[in-house]
Amino acid sequence: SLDWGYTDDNGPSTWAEKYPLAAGARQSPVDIDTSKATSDNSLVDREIDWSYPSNCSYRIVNTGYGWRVDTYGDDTALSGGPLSEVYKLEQFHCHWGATNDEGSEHTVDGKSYAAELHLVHWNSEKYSSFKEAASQPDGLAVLGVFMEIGNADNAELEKIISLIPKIIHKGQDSQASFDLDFGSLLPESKHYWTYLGSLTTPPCNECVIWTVFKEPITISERQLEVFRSLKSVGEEDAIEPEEGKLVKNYRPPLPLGNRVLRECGP
Ligand SMILES: C[C@@H](CNC(=O)c1ccc(S(N)(=O)=O)cc1)Cn1ccc2ccccc21
Ligand SMILES: [Zn+2]
Repeated sequence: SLDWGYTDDNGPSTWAEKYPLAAGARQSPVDIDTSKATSDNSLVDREIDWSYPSNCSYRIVNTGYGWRVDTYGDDTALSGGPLSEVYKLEQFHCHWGATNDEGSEHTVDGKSYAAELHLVHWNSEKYSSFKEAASQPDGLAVLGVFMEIGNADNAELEKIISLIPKIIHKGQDSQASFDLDFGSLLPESKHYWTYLGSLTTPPCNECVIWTVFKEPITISERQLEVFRSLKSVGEEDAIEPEEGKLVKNYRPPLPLGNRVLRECGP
């Protein structure tokens, strides 16, 4: 069985037993208590700037914890906002729940969204690899985008969803360089919250500068059901057809503690 996951016997409440960082004071996700967010002028008009060529996605893989699209970071760039250096896109992935009233990792005044997209970047100005950056306090920058249920399919997400039937089992991957317009995976408004946090999965390294956009994007119920059809076990694990389905893969919020939560944008 998996040494960590999202079931009762290996889920978030058990992670600290094997991954002590999970019990740290700078963990993610958090509940974004909008009354605590400070809009001090430290970020005034320091908008987040991103640049992703549409052909940077080259592979989608079933990690056993969800799907992940691996990207060529060379021509990508994330800067501005809370970031002091330029970060490169390493991968993006998603978290969701068993029902539509849960699924996001961050929450806003206690409200969960149906899913949350994470675009994972690393500080290639200061560090020489993603792995090195993932053990540094300013090593990674993750953009969080809330996803709410809409009537229409999200056309850009459909390019990813159409590949999921090829990676149903853990470890399967599909080398597909698909053209993605990242503009449609990010909200129109650049209004965001930012705080210092961690990876939301083991080893839960406290290496992430988080930027969570306020405005959600939409995904259809059908598209979300496709996410839930992924399996956390390999093809060789002979189990019942309904078993091992990844119906949820989100970590509930951890205390913000004495961390500063900053807000920026119109
Ligand atoms: C980064 C880990 C692998 N995990 C991730 O890359 C990752 C990225 C983003 C998120 S999220 N959901 O927060 O956006 C979660 C996990 C590798 N790794 C494993 C052991 C280990 C030890 C030191 C450094 C790296 C290490
Ligand atoms: Zn994530």
